[in-house]
Amino acid sequence: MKTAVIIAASGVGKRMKLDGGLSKQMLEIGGQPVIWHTMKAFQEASTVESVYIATLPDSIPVFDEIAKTSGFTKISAIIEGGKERQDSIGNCMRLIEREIETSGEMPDAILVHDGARPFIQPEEIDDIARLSATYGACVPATKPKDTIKYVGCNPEIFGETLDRSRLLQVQTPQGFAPGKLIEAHRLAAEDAWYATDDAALVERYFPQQQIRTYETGYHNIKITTPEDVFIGEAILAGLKARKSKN
Ligand SMILES: Nc1ccn([C@@H]2O[C@H](COP(=O)(O)OP(=O)(O)OP(=O)(O)O)[C@@H](O)[C@H]2O)c(=O)n1
Ligand SMILES: C[C@](O)(CO)[C@H](O)COP(=O)(O)O
Repeated sequence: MKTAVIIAASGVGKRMKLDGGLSKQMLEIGGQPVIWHTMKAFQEASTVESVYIATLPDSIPVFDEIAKTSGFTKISAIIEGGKERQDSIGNCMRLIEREIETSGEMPDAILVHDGARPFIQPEEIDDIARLSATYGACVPATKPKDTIKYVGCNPEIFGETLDRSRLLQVQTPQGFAPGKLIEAHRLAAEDAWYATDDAALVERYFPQQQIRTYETGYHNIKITTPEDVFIGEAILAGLKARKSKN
């Protein structure tokens, strides 16, 4: 099975509140940068053939060096991202389309992942890739631990309470049949329609496509706010302990 992967790592990390323009992908957890953990997981996933990364211009040579020194041979390109996450993914998508045209070979699935989710495990990537190829779309998620409510027009006043048993918190890597994902991104760019995940594009342009859920553990967090770094250290220690037991 051959999966192409897009890693979106071109955000400015506003919510991380870092000084001096440091990228949050370069924050160290367990002695290695966030992006190193992410690259490693995809390198070790047996279904993954090629990885395309979008990042900020200053980070391109840094990521390149990390990939070379760590022997991450599946990385096909590290390119500049765009204004929004969706634009960064679109830039990588065009490279994949070009690769399909020149090779004449279609990958079995395309996975889209956040560079800022470093704790995804290779076997989870493989499961999601296989389910995406079989069913056309698969998205990882966890059950919310808190009660979730709407707010009203006045954000200081609550609206209704959602039925938690029917809610899932959505993560990445999100996997899709290549043709549908490419077309959904093309149509969204044409309409200048933006969403916060790729599944939303497929839902909009291919409403008949069912999207399979894949329940992960609570380890697949996105490093978003400063406390996530401390939580990340604990998650990493937990994952290491679990591996050494097995
Ligand atoms: N123009 C952008 C914006 C975001 N991302 C990536 O999309 C992922 C999820 O986004 P998020 O965690 O929101 O990262 P930032 O946009 O960097 O964070 P913030 O919203 O706090 O600025 C991250 O890996 C981020 O680098 C991207 O590739 N291109
Ligand atoms: C794609 C995502 O990680 C799913 O939870 C998330 O929507 C990205 O969100 P952000 O708007 O970039 O923070």
